[in-house]
Amino acid sequence: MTTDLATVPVIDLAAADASADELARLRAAGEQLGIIQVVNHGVPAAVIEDFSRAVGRILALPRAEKELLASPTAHPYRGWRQWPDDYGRLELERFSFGQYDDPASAAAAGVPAEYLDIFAHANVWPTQEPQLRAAARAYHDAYVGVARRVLGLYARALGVDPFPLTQPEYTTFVVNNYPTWTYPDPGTEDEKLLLLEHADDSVLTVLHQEGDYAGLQGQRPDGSWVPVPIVPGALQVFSGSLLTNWTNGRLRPGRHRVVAGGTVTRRSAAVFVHPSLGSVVEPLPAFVGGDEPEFDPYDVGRTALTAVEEYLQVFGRPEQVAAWQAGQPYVAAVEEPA
Ligand SMILES: O=C(O)CCC(=O)C(=O)O
Ligand SMILES: [Fe+2]
Repeated sequence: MTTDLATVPVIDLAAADASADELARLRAAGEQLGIIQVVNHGVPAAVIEDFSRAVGRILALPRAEKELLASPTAHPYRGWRQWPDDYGRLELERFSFGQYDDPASAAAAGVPAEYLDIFAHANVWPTQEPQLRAAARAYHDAYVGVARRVLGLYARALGVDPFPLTQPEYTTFVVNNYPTWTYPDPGTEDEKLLLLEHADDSVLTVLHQEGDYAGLQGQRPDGSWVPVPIVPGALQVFSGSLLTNWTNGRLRPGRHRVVAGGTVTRRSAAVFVHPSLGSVVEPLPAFVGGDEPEFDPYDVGRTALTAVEEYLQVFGRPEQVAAWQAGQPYVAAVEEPA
């Protein structure tokens, strides 16, 4: 079966539980695109709305107030951040949450001692929004549930044993807030990218997008781009590079990017789901057969332990690296919008 790649397939999860046709559509989407929208996913609308409202109020604060919500130790994956594009203009704001508030909570959840340092940098919980913490927890947990369910369906669709998604899953969690495009139209989408093309390094990423245009795009096998339109109530599920690794390439990583547009701020909130810290992902026998595996083993905990240093080495600005080394907050300069 091939899917019509004119748009991203919308999969009804309740139907996929019961219908071979829906499962076949899921399999085709996983093999060809690695990006689906899911409906009938069972996440209560209130869980999404409560989190969206609380985080939306934070992102709507004046910039000077948001600057106080940056990680006090310049951790790139905690609290509020912003960064400029090549012209110094605001490209993206992010609010990121660590999975656990501190090493003790991680230990209590079953994280092995050698990985507790990953949680040594505190989350930022804004006092302006006391509901945010509980709302983020409920949102996160619901999306991990969706990831488990979709992963189970992919295994069924392929006729293999359940994937070894060991628990507690290691997750990362970010909210992306994209500015509207207020500059002259450059004529091509390639010059209006707010998030460059990439695949996530998760098994699956589950997200929810809000806005009034199809800013998110997925890449077809021929390299062209297919829009991921706003479908009310739908969640988006990307296959990450770890699912591709497990399946030795059978399931594609969903490559995606975000193009500017719209008349209101576009927002997405994504939970990236990995197997537990301590697990190693490598091609599973069911997908390798007698061949050589095509992917190297991926150590989830090692990668997480070194993620910040690796990130800063590639993307860090000198002042940002200095702030991180000094354990001080960092806020990237952007030009104030006209
Ligand atoms: O904003 C989106 O829809 C995609 C976000 C994304 O790709 C990411 O945070 O990795
Ligand atoms: Fe992504």
